[in-house]
Amino acid sequence: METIKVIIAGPRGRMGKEAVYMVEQSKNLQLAAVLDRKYNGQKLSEIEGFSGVEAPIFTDINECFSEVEADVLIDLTTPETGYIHTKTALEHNIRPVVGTTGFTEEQLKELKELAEEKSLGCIIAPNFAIGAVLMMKFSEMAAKYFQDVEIIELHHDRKLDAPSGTAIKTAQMIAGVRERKQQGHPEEKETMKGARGADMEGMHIHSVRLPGLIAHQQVLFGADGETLTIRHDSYNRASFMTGVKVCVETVVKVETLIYGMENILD
Ligand SMILES: NC(=O)C1=CN([C@@H]2O[C@H](COP(=O)(O)OP(=O)(O)OC[C@H]3O[C@@H](n4cnc5c(N)ncnc54)[C@H](OP(=O)(O)O)[C@@H]3O)[C@@H](O)[C@H]2O)C=CC1
Ligand SMILES: O=C(O)C1=N[C@H](C(=O)O)C[C@H](O)C1
Repeated sequence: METIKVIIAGPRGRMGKEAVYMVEQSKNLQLAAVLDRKYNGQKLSEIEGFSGVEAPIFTDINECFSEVEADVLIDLTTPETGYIHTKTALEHNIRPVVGTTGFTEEQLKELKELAEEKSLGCIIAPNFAIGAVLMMKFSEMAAKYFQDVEIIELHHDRKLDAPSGTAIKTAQMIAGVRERKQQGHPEEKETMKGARGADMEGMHIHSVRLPGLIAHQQVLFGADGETLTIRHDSYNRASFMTGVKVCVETVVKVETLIYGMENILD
C-alpha cells in the first residue's frame, strides 16, 4: 500500500484537530505539512495539543505547495479561504478533499471545470459522516413518495454558513427526484421575516444555531394523515473522520470533481 502524503489546512480548528489525529493514526497516510494563518515556520509539535506531530507549518499556500511534496490537501477552514485553497491545490496538481461548506454554485462549477481540465480528483463533501450520507439518501428515496418536505438543520453557534452544506445538498438530492412544488398555502404571508425559513425549489430550510449542539438534521415529510421524519445526529467530530479517510483514499484514484460522498460509497 502506497503512503498518501497529506497537507491539512485549518489544523487548529475543531475539524482540523480531529483530521490531524486521524492522519497520524493511519498507517497509509502521512502528514506532510499544515496550512495555518499563524505560526509560519514552526512545527505543529510546538503548538499546544499537538505534541509529537512534527509537520511544518506554512501560512503561504504557494510556498507550502512549492516546497512540500504532497498528494492531497484536506481543507477544513472557511468558505472564502477554502475556495482559494481548493483552486490553488488543483493548480499545483494536488488533489483536494474539501469539508469546508458554503461554496457558491459558481465556485463549484469553476472548480469542476478546473479538475476536469487537469484530470485531477477533487472531492467536496458537505458531510463526511456515514449516517448523514444515509440520511440524505433515505430522504431522496422518500421524496419519490412524499412531495411535501421541510428540512430543519441544527448546529453549534460558531458555524459561519447558513443553511448548512448538508441541508443544501439534501434539498438538491430531493429536488432531483420530486416534481417542483411550492409548499404551504398559496396565499401564505410571513408576518415576521424569515418565519418560513429559506426557500429552495419550494422546499423550506430552517437553520437552528445553539451552544451545546454539534451537527444535526431532520427531514420531515408530510402527506394526508401521516408524516415521516428522518434524522441524523453527530455528537462529536470524530464521527466525520471515517469519511475523510475514505475520501483521501478515493481522491487519488479519480480524475474529476465529486460533490457529495454518496457518489463514492458502495
Ligand atoms: N464536511 C463535513 O463533514 C464537515 C464540514 N465542516 C465544515 O468545515 C469547516 C471548518 O469547521 P470547524 O472546524 O468547525 O471550524 P473552526 O472555526 O473550528 O476551524 C476553522 C479553522 O480554519 C482556520 N482558518 C480560517 N481562515 C484561514 C486562513 N485564511 N488560512 C488558514 N486557516 C484559516 C481557522 O484559524 P483561526 O483559528 O486562526 O481562526 C480555524 O483554525 C466549516 O466550513 C464547516 O462547515 C464541519 C464539520 C463537518
Ligand atoms: O459547521 C459544521 O459544524 C458542519 N458543517 C457541515 C455542513 O454545513 O453541513 C457538516 C456538518 O453538518 C457540520
